[in-house]
Amino acid sequence: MTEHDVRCLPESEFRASNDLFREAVHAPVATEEAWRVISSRYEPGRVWGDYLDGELAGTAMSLASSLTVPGGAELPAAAVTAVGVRADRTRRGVLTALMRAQLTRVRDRGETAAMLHASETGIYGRFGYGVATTSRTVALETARARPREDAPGGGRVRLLGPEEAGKLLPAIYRTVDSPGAGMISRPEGWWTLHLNREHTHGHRVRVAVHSDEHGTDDGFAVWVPGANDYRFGDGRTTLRVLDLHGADAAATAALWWFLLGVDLADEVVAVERPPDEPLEWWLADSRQCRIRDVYDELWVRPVDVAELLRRCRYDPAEPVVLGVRDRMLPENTGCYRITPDGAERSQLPPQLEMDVSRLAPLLFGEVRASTLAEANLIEVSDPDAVSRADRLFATRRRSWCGTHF
Ligand SMILES: CC(=O)SCCNC(=O)CCNC(=O)[C@H](O)C(C)(C)COP(=O)(O)OP(=O)(O)OC[C@H]1O[C@@H](n2cnc3c(N)ncnc32)[C@H](O)[C@@H]1OP(=O)(O)O
Repeated sequence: MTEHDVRCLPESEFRASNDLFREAVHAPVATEEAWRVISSRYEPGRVWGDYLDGELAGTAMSLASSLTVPGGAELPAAAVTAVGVRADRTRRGVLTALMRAQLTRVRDRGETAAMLHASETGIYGRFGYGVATTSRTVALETARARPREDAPGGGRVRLLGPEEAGKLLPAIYRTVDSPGAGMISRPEGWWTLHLNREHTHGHRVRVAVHSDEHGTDDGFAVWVPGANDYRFGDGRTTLRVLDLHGADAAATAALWWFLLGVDLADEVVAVERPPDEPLEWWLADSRQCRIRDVYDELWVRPVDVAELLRRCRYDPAEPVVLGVRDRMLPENTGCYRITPDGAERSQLPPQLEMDVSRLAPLLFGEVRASTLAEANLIEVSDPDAVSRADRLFATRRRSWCGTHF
């Protein structure tokens, strides 16, 4: 039997943890210069390692963040990242041991949920994570994509240097109006890495800020230009948009029109866009918004189920009693009565029963209870409860995260 020795790593081991992770994802080991930037994300007490025979075999870490849930409450949440196991130590339970230690610590710290972006969809369901948000990649040809005459826009767009961007963007992000379900707070170390990619990815980001007619900054776009040598390549230049946020439709649309108007760019491709962003509806020819990909974005693991259910808001419908099973954090196992006014633990028998990994997809509106029932992913004792749950968990807007970590 494999002997696991899971430890919370001291700062002196952070670099080794990062090296191991980068090797596991086939990325080059960070240079000294890159490590100075990357290390800003590493927080004491949040980096884990599992040792087999005295050697570091796997690692996982998290950033202190928060998650907006349906109804608008922002709950403390751990943003799990940099998970990797040495290729010669996989399938021996290293990840399982790390996940158990990490989730237990997340719960003890009082964080309501853990969340991550998964490298593969087959990994994290067994640990209670489920897909909470979906994203899409869109591509627009600058020569053909034009706004409708009455499309939103206006205001002013200006370019920022990296230093100014580092000062302004975090504040603008925080003031983006009514953050929707699935959005997260961005730790300082996240911003450092995001805006200093020349040290880690070899290209410097470009940043534009939008301000409204009163001069208030209310949106920004971050992109990297990908130029193709016109003598050898196909001569096309693509602007790769990593991050675009606006307080309202006018700010978001104005940033799009700015990007489409940048000289010598043939295409604008943006990743991790909201699934219901009305971009195609803003264009004169909707087909010019090409959807390249649609993918699972944020995976959420309820850590304190009672608190998570209590802080969400629900649509009008008759109550439903949900039974939740949680093998890794058994204190979550039990029944919860959900009503439009809130949710609480209940001694009533469950009308619908599910593994904890189904809870986030349901709560964030990623899937309907009736779809889960048809897929045999929830057990139904009261068939009427399925349509009641469909109504209770209906979300008006699609959930979206928009922050890769
Ligand atoms: C949030 C992020 O950072 S995402 C990045 C994740 N990292 C990577 O993808 C890097 C490359 N992969 C790895 O480092 C490892 O293979 C990991 C982390 C995915 C898995 O680590 P392991 O130590 O092998 O996992 P462990 O042995 O605990 O496996 C637990 C279970 O998950 C299963 N499993 C592990 N990896 C995968 C996978 N990629 N796909 C499907 N199932 C998997 C195992 O078969 C095992 O199943 P069982 O309980 O039925 O026997």
